[in-house]
Amino acid sequence: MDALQSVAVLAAHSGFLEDGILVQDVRRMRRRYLSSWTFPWDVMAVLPTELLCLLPGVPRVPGVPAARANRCLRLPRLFEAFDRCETRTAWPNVFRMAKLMLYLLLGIHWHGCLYFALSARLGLGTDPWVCPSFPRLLRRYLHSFYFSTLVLAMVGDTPAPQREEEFLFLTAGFLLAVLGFATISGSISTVIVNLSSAATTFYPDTGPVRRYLRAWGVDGRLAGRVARWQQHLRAQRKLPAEWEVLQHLPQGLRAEVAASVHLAALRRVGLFRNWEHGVLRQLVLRLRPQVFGPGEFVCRRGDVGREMYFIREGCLAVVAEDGVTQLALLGEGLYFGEISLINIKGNMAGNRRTANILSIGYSDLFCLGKEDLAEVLAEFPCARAAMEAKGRELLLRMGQLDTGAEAAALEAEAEAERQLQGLELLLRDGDRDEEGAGMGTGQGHGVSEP
Ligand SMILES: Nc1ncnc2c1ncn2[C@@H]1O[C@@H]2COP(=O)(O)O[C@H]2[C@H]1O
Repeated sequence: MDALQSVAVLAAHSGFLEDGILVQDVRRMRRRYLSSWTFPWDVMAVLPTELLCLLPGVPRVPGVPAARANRCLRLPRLFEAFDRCETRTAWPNVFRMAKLMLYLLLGIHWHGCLYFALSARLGLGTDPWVCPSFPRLLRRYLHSFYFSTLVLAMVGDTPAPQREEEFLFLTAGFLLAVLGFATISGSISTVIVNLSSAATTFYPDTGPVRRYLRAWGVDGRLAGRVARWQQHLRAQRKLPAEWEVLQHLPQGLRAEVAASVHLAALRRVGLFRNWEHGVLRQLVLRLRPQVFGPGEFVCRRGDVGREMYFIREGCLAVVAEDGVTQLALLGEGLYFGEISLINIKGNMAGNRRTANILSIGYSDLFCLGKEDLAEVLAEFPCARAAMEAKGRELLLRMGQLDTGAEAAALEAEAEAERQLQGLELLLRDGDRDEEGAGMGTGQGHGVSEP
């Protein structure tokens, strides 16, 4: 172990940042490390000082642990390594618990060593309290470790102390145990709180909703539906608040993460199939995941449309006014709710929903707001045209398209376009005349000026 440590000191060390760039070139890392203050510190930590015990006149075995005290100079590096592991590991709470156990064992070990040292000083086996004089070293160590475990776990089932040193040692041990016990129970409760807060970050806390429903006397069937919906989110690992979890990441990184998670699902939506990767990355951050339960209406006919939906998973039905008759089924990769948002010419419903949409089972949807949709479509006229064509066809089928109004709107649009072109021509002619007149005046200046 010591040899390994020495090699680690002489070998290259961790990379460093230069102008924000991580340098991992071994030669530069080594040069930087050798000129840093940590190098002499590390060298002191690995010096084989225990060899001093081989000198004549120096106590052998009892002196060795003290002579190795310089190894403690590596403690800051150990804590640094712990910190790095804790931020990197996928199981931070398991890591924290393991670290706690390590501290616990180390504390008992050191206390046991002190007990043994005191026993050796007072005389092994000279009274029932001190360590007996077992012939084997391992047995002596195990006895010391057991004794310290009893003291530090506050079991207190140890032989009564006989001498002043023993009273003092035991009292100090009990005081240490009280302190350690408080620290350990504090750390364990932090780990438990972290576990439950991690769960509530991802999923809504069911407690307040349940209490709210009970307080307002909401009927059992409805409360059951809410409970089943919450259960579904957890069981299927659906994260309704995922953007809140990622909100502290910089915009670009957040887009990368969101894209890597959802891009495959977005590509299954027919409309997006041929869109560029970069555009989908921008779009994915505007989408809000939503989960609807069985028998829930996503939108109702006549409501004002504020968002549209892309089906990521699940099956929905377009249902008639009776709420039962299914007019059409919508499945994975399809979208709906766009007609009331995109101003189709001749749409008699205006900005109101043209149909009831019912979730048959659990439906996992991406929801896109009206403004976000407008921005995306402004960049992609082809997508707009495809959406308008599909919407027009549906309106026509539903008898909600006023073809007269559509023709009039198209005519008005064409007329406006013609007028715009005329104006542009006039402006261009005017500019050309001005340029010609300017050149003429310039020449005149050149000739007539004395
Ligand atoms: N017959 C149908 N088949 C498929 N989708 C429909 C049908 N009728 C209406 N829709 C969709 O249901 C949506 C209801 O809200 P919108 O009117 O905004 O947009 C509508 C369409 O996207």
